[in-house]
Amino acid sequence: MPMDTKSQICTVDGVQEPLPPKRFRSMREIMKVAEQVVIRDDDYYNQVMCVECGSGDRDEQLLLCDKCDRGYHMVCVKPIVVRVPMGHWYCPNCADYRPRVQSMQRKRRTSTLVYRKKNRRLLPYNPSKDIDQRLQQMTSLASALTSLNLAFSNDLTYPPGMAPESANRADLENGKMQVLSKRDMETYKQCRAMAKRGEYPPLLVVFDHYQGYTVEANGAIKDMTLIAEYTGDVDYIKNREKDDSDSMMTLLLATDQDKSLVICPDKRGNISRFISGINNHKPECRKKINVKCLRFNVEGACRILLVATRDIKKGERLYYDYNGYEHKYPTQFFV
Ligand SMILES: C[S@@+](CC[C@H](N)C(=O)[O-])C[C@H]1O[C@@H](n2cnc3c(N)ncnc32)[C@H](O)[C@@H]1O
Repeated sequence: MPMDTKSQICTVDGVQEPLPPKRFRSMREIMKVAEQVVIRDDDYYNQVMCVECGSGDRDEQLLLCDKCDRGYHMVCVKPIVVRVPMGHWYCPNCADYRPRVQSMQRKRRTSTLVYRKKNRRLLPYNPSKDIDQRLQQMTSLASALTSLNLAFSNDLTYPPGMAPESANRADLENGKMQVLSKRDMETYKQCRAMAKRGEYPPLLVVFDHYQGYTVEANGAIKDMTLIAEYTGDVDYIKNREKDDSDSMMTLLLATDQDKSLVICPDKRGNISRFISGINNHKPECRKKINVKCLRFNVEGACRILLVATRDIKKGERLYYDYNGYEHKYPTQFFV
């Protein structure tokens, strides 16, 4: 939930106008309505059993209902399902449920099998091979950070006077936080090792008249690529109630609100804080999304990873939904 203080421009009936000043909700207000987004972890799909026969075997034939997410072997449903359905599939109990509009794109989706969901894994980013290109990427980030008086940090930081590192405990989350699987942990560590060697994702920070700094792919990025980690100083949400920084990101929504945490990249951070958000008030803007911002339990601590949700071409701008958790970020004037 990044928040902005900078002035922006919007286009109303073809005329460019400065945006009205934004009004921010207090952290307490946000916490009251915060939706607990629970992401199913690998374990969930490992445990799915066929409702009919009770077995979790043959997961390549175990269909997942697109409404209730329960499993059914293709041969256990009556009438049997002979082919993996194109598009949505609803189990006999949910058969009455039909979304009103199904776009052609949706119809092509065939990801209802348990094994497909289990086999999704993060890919490490692919740094640019060309040294000049890498230099250009680093320079673009350095100048954006410098212009905002920010230091570079590719990790979560715990300065004195803010939340201590011991406060970042994923088990405090109100609800379940997805545990980073062992395989994804390898990818995560590989990306961190690359960054330590100075090999960063193929991204360029560019300045846009409407959006300020924003991020573009400087090379092809594959679907499911771990693009970056959202970094910055970690603080208690309660300390930031009056902070209207545009880049704060919820890290932990604890049962005890006083223990909830945010990442504040207002003194240090990395490229993640420059990635643009979509306008949530325009459904067609969802098509722009090519990155997901996911919270994970990584060795007991919460971390936020930005992951490509589809193949991204060189030159494409990166977008994710700032309202992934709270649904209240004011994006109505976003372009
Ligand atoms: C997390 S910051 C992103 C970096 C920011 N553009 C900068 O220059 O520092 C979020 C702010 O970027 C701007 N922004 C992000 N996405 C936008 C969009 N789609 N349209 C307009 N402004 C956008 C808004 O000012 C927003 O408050």
